Amino acid sequence: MTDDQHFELAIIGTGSGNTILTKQFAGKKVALIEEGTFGGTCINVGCIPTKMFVYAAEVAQTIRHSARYGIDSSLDKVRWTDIIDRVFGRIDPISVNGAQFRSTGTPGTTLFTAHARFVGPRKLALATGEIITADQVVIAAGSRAIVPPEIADSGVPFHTSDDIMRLPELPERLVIIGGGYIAAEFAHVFSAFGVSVSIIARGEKLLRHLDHDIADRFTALAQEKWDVHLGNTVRTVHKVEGGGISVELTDGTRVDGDALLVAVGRVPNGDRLDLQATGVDVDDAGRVVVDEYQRTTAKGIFALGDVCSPKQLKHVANHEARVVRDNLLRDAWASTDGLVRADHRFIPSAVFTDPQIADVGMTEEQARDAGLDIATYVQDYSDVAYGWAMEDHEGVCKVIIERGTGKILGAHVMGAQAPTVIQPLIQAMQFGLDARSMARGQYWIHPALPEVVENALLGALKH
Ligand SMILES: Cc1cc2nc3c(=O)[nH]c(=O)nc-3n(C[C@H](O)[C@H](O)[C@H](O)COP(=O)(O)OP(=O)(O)OC[C@H]3O[C@@H](n4cnc5c(N)ncnc54)[C@H](O)[C@@H]3O)c2cc1C
Ligand SMILES: NC(=O)c1ccc[n+]([C@@H]2O[C@H](COP(=O)([O-])OP(=O)(O)OC[C@H]3O[C@@H](n4cnc5c(N)ncnc54)[C@H](O)[C@@H]3O)[C@@H](O)[C@H]2O)c1
Repeated sequence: MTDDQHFELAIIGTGSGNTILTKQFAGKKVALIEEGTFGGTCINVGCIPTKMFVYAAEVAQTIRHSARYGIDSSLDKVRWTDIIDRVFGRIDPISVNGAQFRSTGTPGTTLFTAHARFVGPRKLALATGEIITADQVVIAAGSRAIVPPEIADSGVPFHTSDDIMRLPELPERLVIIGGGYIAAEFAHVFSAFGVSVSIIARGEKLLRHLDHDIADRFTALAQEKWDVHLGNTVRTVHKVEGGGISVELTDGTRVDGDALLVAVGRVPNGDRLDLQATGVDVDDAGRVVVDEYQRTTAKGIFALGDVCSPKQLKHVANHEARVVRDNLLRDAWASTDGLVRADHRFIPSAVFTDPQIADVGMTEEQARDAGLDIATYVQDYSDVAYGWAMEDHEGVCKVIIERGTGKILGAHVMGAQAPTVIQPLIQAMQFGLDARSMARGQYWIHPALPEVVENALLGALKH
């Protein structure tokens, strides 16, 4: 039996949770608790390594497509293990150094390496047997990959985004279950490296959370290069004698491969925290319920990131961490005066697939469902000068504006550098710049790619 240890602040999770501990917390007695790899999802198994693989994939694709610019080249070899070493040779030390810094470099902070769960109001039991109490607690416990029981219980080896990037060798054929972000990004990466990719998705299109124009076009492009099975899911999975796996779909189709990636969404980790012991409510989707100040339903307990957010994105978790950091320094349950509000109005996202995709604001359907009088315009990359330079025949920028006011309601870009191209539209929406002011109130560098945005806005204004 150990004595309870008391802290001013306890943080569960070292992803975005770790970023709370800036110098304003120097000298405070803080417990930082992590059951997995220090640094959480983004740095270790999420955004950062995936985009390092995506960049390598784009280099491979540039070589493959060079002939269209009059340059002949051939892709000699993809050195998979060297790619892994480049990525994780840079990333793994960041986690190790981060853990060491929190263990020894920040006086007042104690790093606990253990699973935590609540056993009372702001009282945590660690898997090590230690008991921690705290004046304030932050739940920053993230989410984990969902593995449907028909796969988990099949005895067939499978991968999730947690381990697919460290496969010992490239498979010849990869079967991906799911049709969302992770499926689209890894389909791009592996196919660019020469792997034959099959995708099995439940919906009638890929990336169906997107505006229909983008999802339809992306699905059509994906069908040209990958073996795509839509409106279907897994009935059974089994090992094939001599190696490999075979997936039988609900319509009887059989899809064979050498490796299986499961990418059917991520579930918030609140279900592993015994939240009822501390009075923190979760909603029907398993997300910790928070208000606009990131306060949970239990006094003194905040939450941030994937554990509570419908948008499981790192920039959202980072924003919420900044809100929590400020509100922790106030008496947040005494009065809301002076508390910082989270701003979830214009959350952009990007899928780093081929072509890249980025979006912000409403889809056309959402704007119509909201009864808004709208004008939309789809501007092809191929009709602006930089699109000619790139020989682009796929890229589009779609904008949705409100007639009369010119308010920009939504923007959807698919094509080269989409996450960069969309950024001025995010800024315009955030700061209330209307379409006409944005299009004509500034210079657009000629002949740069953002002219696709300028022309999309002008097109929508004419409709
Ligand atoms: C493959 C992949 C690619 C992605 N790419 C992007 C991208 O390009 N852009 C983007 O914006 N987002 C991306 N995301 C999403 C992004 O990674 C997450 O939204 C973000 O990292 C969530 O941060 P978090 O702090 O909420 O959780 P995490 O970073 O997951 O941190 C939670 C931590 O809590 C720990 N923990 C959980 N429960 C307990 C417990 N009971 N006790 C102790 N410790 C616990 C976990 O081990 C984990 O380390 C990607 C995700 C994946 C999986
Ligand atoms: N670039 C980025 O920002 C990025 C990249 C990767 C992941 N993420 C985050 O991680 C989250 C999880 O990614 P994800 O791709 O796992 O989830 P997702 O929610 O994006 O997509 C899941 C997909 O799987 C399908 N599906 C669900 N159950 C299925 C089943 N049994 N059989 C076949 N298909 C099924 C769904 O219809 C959906 O298309 C994303 O929602 C996103 O928030 C972000």
